[in-house]
This record gives sequence, structure tokens and C-alpha cells, in this order.
Amino acid sequence: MPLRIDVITIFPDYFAPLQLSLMGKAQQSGLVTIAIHDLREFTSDRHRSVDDTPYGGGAGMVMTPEPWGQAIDAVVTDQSTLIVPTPAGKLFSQPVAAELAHSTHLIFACGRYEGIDQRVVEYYRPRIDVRELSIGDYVLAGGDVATLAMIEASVRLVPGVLGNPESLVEESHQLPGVEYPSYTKPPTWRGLDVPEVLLSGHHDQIARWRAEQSTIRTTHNRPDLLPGS
Ligand SMILES: NCc1ccc(-c2ccccc2)nc1
Repeated sequence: MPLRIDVITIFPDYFAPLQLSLMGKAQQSGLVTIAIHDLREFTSDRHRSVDDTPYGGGAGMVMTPEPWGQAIDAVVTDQSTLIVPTPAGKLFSQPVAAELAHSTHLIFACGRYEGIDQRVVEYYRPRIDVRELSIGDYVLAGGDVATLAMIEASVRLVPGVLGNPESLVEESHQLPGVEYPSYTKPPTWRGLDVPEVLLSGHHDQIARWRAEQSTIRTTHNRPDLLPGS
């Protein structure tokens, strides 16, 4: 059963990259189908408007609920998961990507302006799985870039999408923490040598060195990922 993804956005062109590279191949392979929908196709006024002023005042505009209701109703089934990218959401992570990779149908609602009228989430929550997700503590101009990131992270985990599942095995056995540094040819580049141990062929020494490098890097860059932190 291929994974189906429907993206609803006012900037369909933002999703052209999904036709390239790994994401493009995944679609050609039939493992995943991705459809992009222009929210304005679901408006009914002459100006195809999708936003209005916020109740309660405040800066900016809010996306009105009805076009979203029309657009989501056009693609939703009882197997759907509705994903709303928002800085206010739960943090997206590799485990969440793995969950999404094993879903049947994902609908991404890409908000703009100050976001989408909250009643859209409230309306679908009793009917289907609804997940408000953040990709990090920074505000973007909309949910489109976050959606691209979540689709890429999830689709690469769909069985069969990655040519060599080897890299997935290594990822999943990753010690808690960040990856060790990687090197390739040439052995010397602009006077800089590849660490000797990597050329030694001593696989247990290489594994130890890599684990050590991962710990050093994690301590320096991501102490929050260290065990017991
Ligand atoms: N966590 C990243 C993220 C996700 C979505 C948005 C966003 C901004 C404006 C409108 C709708 C969503 N911003 C940041």
C-alpha cells in the first residue's frame, strides 16, 4: 500500500523540489504518491481570498477556515492524518518521521500569515488523527518549508525508498548523539590529512575512534543529547 501525501498550500511551486532526486524517484517507484493542491482553488469569492483580520485584535492576518474545510474534505478519508506545521506544535523528530513513514495517508496543511483559524484543527480532531508539528524553535513565513522537511525526513524511511538500507541501519544504531565526521579521497587535501586510523584497516580501532568523535562532537554541539542529560 503506497503512502499517499496531499499537500494544501497557497504556494504550490514551493513543492517543485519533490519531483527531484530521491523524492522524485520514490514517486516514480510507486512507493509514495504526492499531490499538491492550491488552497485558492477552494475559495468561492471573486478575489479568491484566504485570510482575514484576527478576532481579538493583534498584528497580521489569519487564514479563514472555510477554504481549508473545502480543501481537506476533498482529500480526507478515515485513514488520513492531518499535519499542521506550526511553531506551537509538538517537536517533529526522527521517531515521528518513522511513524509518518508507516502511515497510509498524510495531509499537510501549510499555513501562512499568522496561521490557520484554530477551528480547522478542532473540526477534524474528533474525526481523524490531527498533529500540530514544529520543526524547531524559529518562525518561518509559513508551513511550506517545514512541510518539505517533514516529507523528506519521512519518505526516506518508507521501506524501499532508500537504495541501500545500510545507511538506515547505521542511523538506527547511532549512539545517542551526533554523527562522527566523515572523510573521503584524496588522503591529503590542501595540506590536511585524513585521520590515520581511518586508513589503517583496523575496524575495531575505527569503530572506537568514531564513537569517541561522536561523543566529542555531541558534548561540544549538542550536550542535550548526551545520555543522562
Ligand atoms: N517550526 C517551524 C515553523 C512551522 C510553521 C511556521 C508557520 C509560520 C507562519 C504561518 C504558519 C506556520 N513557522 C515555523
